[in-house]
Amino acid sequence: MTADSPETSLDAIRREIDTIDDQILRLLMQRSAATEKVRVTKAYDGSIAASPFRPAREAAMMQRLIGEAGGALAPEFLVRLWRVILSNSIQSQAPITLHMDSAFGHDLATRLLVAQHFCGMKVELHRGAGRALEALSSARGDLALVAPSSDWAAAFSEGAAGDAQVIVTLPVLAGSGRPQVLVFGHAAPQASGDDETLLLLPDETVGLPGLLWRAHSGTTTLAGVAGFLAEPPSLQPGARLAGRYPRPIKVSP
Ligand SMILES: C=C(O[C@@H]1C=C(C(=O)O)C=C[C@H]1O)C(=O)O
Repeated sequence: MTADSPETSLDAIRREIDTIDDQILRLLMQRSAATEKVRVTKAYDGSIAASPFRPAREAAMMQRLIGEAGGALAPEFLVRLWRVILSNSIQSQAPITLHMDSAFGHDLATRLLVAQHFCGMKVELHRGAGRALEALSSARGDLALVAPSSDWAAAFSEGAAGDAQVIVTLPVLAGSGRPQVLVFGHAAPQASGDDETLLLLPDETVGLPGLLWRAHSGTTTLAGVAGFLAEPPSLQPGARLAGRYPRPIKVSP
């Protein structure tokens, strides 16, 4: 075999890949040490009790990384990869259980979407979306996941979620135009730079400014509107604010 036969060059390329993998591994170890410092800071300022999860920071990071990749790596690939990293980082700061309505939790497409986003987090199933929301009162760092069109809104309006609100929606890459999963938690909402506000309206309001999508939960109208809205008075009369969260990331084709 000569020095530059295909097999030798394959060996050389594989050595290059091993070197790159070693670098990725070292960087992951460094990243993990940095997130431990974040945990200590959040424990010191007390915010870890509400949640280690910061959806706005994550959305801004993903926007930046997708932009940096400039199309050389598919956004779907980057999101999948970083979801493993971010989920591990969150769980290492404080363990989180996901609470879901059992009908929703048994839907295969939903479970795949949830597993891709919250990789490895424990799931607890409940009888009804209202019970899933109620679970957050005794475990403030946990998350409750509901289907937008399930019967959660009446329970939410009666206080089932306490002071928890929607802090992120799935999927995080823009697709169908309306969320498939609403994620409730106690992390303080922060603007990511491109955000959405979820309003609960007592009736069909025509001409809602910034309307992005509309759905129904029982007799309540849900409206996703553009922007990180303040609490009333800027809201429609009779409207309730149910959360503020990053808008799904738009990817140019
Ligand atoms: C590290 C942090 O905590 C979590 C993990 C993140 C990460 O690993 O980059 C980002 C946001 C948070 O969901 C943070 O708040 O910066």
